[in-house]
Amino acid sequence: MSGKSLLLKVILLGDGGVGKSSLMNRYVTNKFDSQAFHTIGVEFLNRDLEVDGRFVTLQIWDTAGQERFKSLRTPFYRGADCCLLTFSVDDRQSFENLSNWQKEFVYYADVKDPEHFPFVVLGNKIDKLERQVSTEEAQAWCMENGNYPYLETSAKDDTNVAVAFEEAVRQVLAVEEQLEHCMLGHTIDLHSSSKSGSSCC
Ligand SMILES: Nc1nc2c(ncn2[C@@H]2O[C@H](COP(=O)(O)OP(=O)(O)OP(=O)(O)O)[C@@H](O)[C@H]2O)c(=O)[nH]1
Ligand SMILES: [Mg+2]
Repeated sequence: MSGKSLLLKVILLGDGGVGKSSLMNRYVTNKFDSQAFHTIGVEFLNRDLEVDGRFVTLQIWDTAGQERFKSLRTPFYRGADCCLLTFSVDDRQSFENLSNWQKEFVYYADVKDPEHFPFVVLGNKIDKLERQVSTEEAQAWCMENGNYPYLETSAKDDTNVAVAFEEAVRQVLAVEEQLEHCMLGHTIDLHSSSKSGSSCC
């Protein structure tokens, strides 16, 4: 793969059992284990990909969702470029816990500008028939809490898994682009004679 690769750290957060490890393993090894064990601390796997012409090495950090492992996972939040807030569509409590996960991440990752931090929300296990959270309800939560992208996935039948990780990269690149744009401090409107000197953010 030619061209310098950008290393991005993406972290998966969410209740125990929603499918974080399964999503990571499906994406990196294309395997699914119906008897997956609970994660105890954190694990990470790398995968190279190309998104919109940019070469990226994605370092995916998978965390233990169970409350008893909180002290083991929180030290690893710092330095994440994107956070995948994950719930399971057949587990209403995991959906209702999304804002706790977001707060936990912002606190322990010491996010300076939470308004502009790239979060992506994943509703996993959409292969299961008994849903407890509708697509509309999840989309509404994402809209109200930061206009976050929302994707519905299944690690079991490999629905939208690659798309979800690609979206995480796109969100980081979009924030980076916006920052670069703002660093310029000036927006030059090529279509009008006057030059607007205001910064854009
Ligand atoms: N039907 C279905 N089952 C899934 C899916 N993703 C994960 N599972 C199952 O759900 C259970 C929990 O999956 P994990 O990937 O271990 O969940 P986790 O979020 O990593 O859980 P913790 O490590 O405890 O935080 C396992 O039995 C998986 O096989 C999915 O998309 N569909
Ligand atoms: Mg796990």
